[in-house]
Amino acid sequence: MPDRPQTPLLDQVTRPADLKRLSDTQLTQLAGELRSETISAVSVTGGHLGAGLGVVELTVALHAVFDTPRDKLVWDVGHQCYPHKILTERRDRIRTLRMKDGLSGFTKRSESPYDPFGAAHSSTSISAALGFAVARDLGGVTPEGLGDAIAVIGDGAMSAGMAYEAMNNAGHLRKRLIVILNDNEMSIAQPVGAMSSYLSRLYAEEPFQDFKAAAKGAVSLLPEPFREGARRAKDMLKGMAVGGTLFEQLGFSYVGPIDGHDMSQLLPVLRTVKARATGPILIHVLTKKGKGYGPAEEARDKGHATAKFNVVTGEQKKAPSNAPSYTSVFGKTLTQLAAKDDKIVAVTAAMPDGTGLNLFAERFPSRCFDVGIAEQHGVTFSAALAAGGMKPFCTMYSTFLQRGYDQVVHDVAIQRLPVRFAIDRAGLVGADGATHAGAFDIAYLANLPGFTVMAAADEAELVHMVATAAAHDAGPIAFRYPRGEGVGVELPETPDVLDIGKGRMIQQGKRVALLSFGTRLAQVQKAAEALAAKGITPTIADARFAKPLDRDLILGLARDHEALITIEEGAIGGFGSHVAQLLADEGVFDTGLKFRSMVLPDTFIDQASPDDMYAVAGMNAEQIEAKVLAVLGIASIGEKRA
Ligand SMILES: Cc1ncc(C[n+]2csc(CCOP(=O)(O)OP(=O)(O)O)c2C)c(N)n1
Ligand SMILES: CC(=O)[C@@H](O)[C@H](O)COP(=O)(O)O
Ligand SMILES: [Mg+2]
Repeated sequence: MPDRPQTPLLDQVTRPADLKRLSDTQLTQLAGELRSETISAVSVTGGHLGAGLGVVELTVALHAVFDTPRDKLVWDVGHQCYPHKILTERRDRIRTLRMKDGLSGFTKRSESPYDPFGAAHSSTSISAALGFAVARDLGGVTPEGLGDAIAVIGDGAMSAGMAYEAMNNAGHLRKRLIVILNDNEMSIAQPVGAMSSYLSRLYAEEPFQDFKAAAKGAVSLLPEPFREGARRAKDMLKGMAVGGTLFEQLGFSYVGPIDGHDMSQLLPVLRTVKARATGPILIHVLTKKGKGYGPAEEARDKGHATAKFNVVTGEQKKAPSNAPSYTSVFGKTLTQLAAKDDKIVAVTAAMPDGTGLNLFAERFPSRCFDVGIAEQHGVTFSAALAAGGMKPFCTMYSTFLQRGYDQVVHDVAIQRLPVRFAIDRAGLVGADGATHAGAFDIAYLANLPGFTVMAAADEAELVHMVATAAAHDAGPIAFRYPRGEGVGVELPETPDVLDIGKGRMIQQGKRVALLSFGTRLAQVQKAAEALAAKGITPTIADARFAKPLDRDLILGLARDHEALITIEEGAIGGFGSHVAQLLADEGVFDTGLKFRSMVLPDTFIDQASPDDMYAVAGMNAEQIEAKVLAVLGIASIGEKRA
């Protein structure tokens, strides 16, 4: 098997304009080559494979028919955009996907004019495309011009309220807007919810409607030339139907369903829509996640995301590890606690595997709720579960919980409801980059009155924090932990319920105290080893709580040391800010304490390995060591600004 596939036609294509020279037959051949190139590229980078393979034909057809970048093509989530990147002047860098200094794994405005709107969080595409459509009609200006606005949104992303907010608005504004519903009957996991069942029914009852009936429906509302186009398309499109769907009730014309892997269906339908559409139109396209690559098609998640792999065998190359992941430690601990407490329930927003709740769901299916990509609903639903006497663990990635923030404030915090927030992917996550960084949760939770906020320093601490959250009925409580493996510490057989607002001393030293919140503790300890070789023994403490703070511990450290340095895997406004406020309130700064707070810098850090990202952030062991030396006045002049 050659390293790179033979791609004679693709080799002649650098940009979408090159597709205009190809016949429909050649476009079909090109799609095959594009699929091979996508598989080959992801085999050496890892990343999101299945979604891209499912839209290869759609990608070719859209770029062949529309005029990007003048026409604005907005991919929802953006995890399916690798074939799009290959066709839009980025093939030469496609094997740098998700790497340091490489291409982003999502669409990104700063990367290319062919990415008119960045994404990575789901269900934003219809809003964005509608914004472009309205800007166009109001005379807005962009360097590439403003033509059609096209959103490509998946069936999973259609479970989010935001998609309906956008359609509601679009149906009202009646602007020319094209929405392509890429329906592969998959989210990351099996799609859930009534909407998913509805979409399945739209094509399960084949033929959905015969064409005569359809002609009385939406097609008859379209201008005559479009009707002719639709009839022509119908001749080619066995099973195509247009009718009285929910989408039409919302003011869209509905076309479909059509086979998204058949260019002889895609091309005429897109050409007709481009030539004739007036208001908002939704084209329902059926695809297969992982299409054309056996190991992906057969995978439970249809190859949603993969490590680097062997193209021939499909075998993934994963680094061996002895430490369990934080996610699995969380899932197992919660499942064990739930066996003894039938009030414990769990909520995930379309991430059962990613959050470890799959373990819980297997054991307690009736107590685990996958609400779809609906973080806002998930939070309010959890709030009411708590009000109803249950103990909900609202389990979300830090970055996705951002979407439910008003619900956290309004429905949980103000009502002081004991929702337990299990916050996975805290801190910098690596290859998914800035959009997925769990940077803000400490700040946005610890500033809420009545919230308790914890961070686990290692996987044993996480076990204790799950138990602490389960036992805490006094109000909302959150605990955060990072992506990936723990440090390999022994796990406790019986979890402790921690004293709320009490940290722990790790090592007693002199002159400087390092107060860590979360898993930077390992780097702090590494820095301390290096400092010991230089004759400096710092005191090290694990704060455990950003709220309430351990006042005695912190004021003691301040009193007994020349310098105090806090460190956390979060943005400014979090733990360090709360410590600074306490020290200021207590007048400690007036006594001359040297205080430093190590937080994520005020920039969005691009994808790289987590270690590299933390190096950019200045938060690895060497940088902690340098900070200590600088604060004690031992550093060289160049480092003194620390
Ligand atoms: C707000 C938000 N929540 C969760 C996710 C995680 N996520 C990424 S892709 C995805 C599934 C999307 O399914 P679908 O839209 O059908 O696209 P497909 O992968 O099937 O092509 C999920 C849940 C996200 N990106 N954004
Ligand atoms: C596209 C998306 O949002 C998810 O697929 C995400 O990339 C998953 O991240 P993890 O790999 O950390 O579960
Ligand atoms: Mg899908």
